[in-house]
Amino acid sequence: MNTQVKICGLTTPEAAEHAVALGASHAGFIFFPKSPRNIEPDDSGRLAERIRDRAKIVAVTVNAENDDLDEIVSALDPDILQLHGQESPERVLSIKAIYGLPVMKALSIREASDLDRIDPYLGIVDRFLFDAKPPAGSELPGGNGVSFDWRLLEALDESVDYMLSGGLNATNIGEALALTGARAVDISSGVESAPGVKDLKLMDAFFDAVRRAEAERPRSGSKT
Ligand SMILES: O=C(O)c1ccccc1NCC(=O)[C@H](O)[C@H](O)COP(=O)(O)O
Repeated sequence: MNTQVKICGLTTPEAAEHAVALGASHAGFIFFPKSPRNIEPDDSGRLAERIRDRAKIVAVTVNAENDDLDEIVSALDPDILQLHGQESPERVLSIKAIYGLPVMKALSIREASDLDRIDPYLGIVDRFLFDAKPPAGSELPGGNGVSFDWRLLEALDESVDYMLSGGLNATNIGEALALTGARAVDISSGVESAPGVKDLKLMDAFFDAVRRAEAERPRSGSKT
C-alpha cells in the first residue's frame, strides 16, 4: 500500500493490533478528556508497546501545557506529536526544542482562506494534518466525522506535506484520494460503530477501499 493510513483514537489492544495488521502506518492516541477516545497516559504506553515498530506512535494533544506533555511523552514515548489546538508557530518551536520530536500540526479547513494559515508554520512543522472545522456545538476539535471541500487543496503547493483528515470513510476515500492525490490519510469515526468504539469490520472496509483506489489510480510512490 502506498498510502499512509493513520488510525486515530485507539483505546483497545484488539483495535490497535487489527490496525497494524491491516497496514496502518500511524496509530493515534487522544489525550483530551472530553473525547470519547481519551486515553490515560499509562494505558496508552501499555497499548503502544504492542504495536511499536510496526506503526508510528502519534500523541494527539490540544493546547497542552508542558506538565501534561511531560507525562504523555514519558508514558507513551511517541514518534510524533500531533498538535490539534491553536498552538502558535512559536509554541511549536518550543515544543520541538523541548521534546526533540517531529510535530504534525492540525489545521482546520472550511474555506480557501484557511489555507493561508499554513505559511507561518512552513519550515517549523514536519507535516500538516488538514481536518474539517468542528460543527457548531461540538466540544471536540477533531474526531467529528465531518469533511471539508477537498477541492480546496487544489490550490496547495505540492511541496506541502500533509495528512488528509476529516470525515473519511470506506465510501468516500476513493473520491478523496482521486481529488487530492493525498499520500497520507487519517481516520477515526469512519471506522467506529459508536463514538470511541472502533469496529474491526469498518477498518477492513476502509483499507480495502484505499487499496481499491490505489489499484484504479496507481501512483509513482510515497514522498515520506
Ligand atoms: O478524535 C478525537 O476525539 C479528537 C479529540 C480532540 C482532538 C483531536 C481529536 N482527533 C484528532 C484526529 O486526528 C482525528 O482522527 C481527526 O480529527 C479525524 O476524525 P474523523 O473525522 O472522526 O475521522
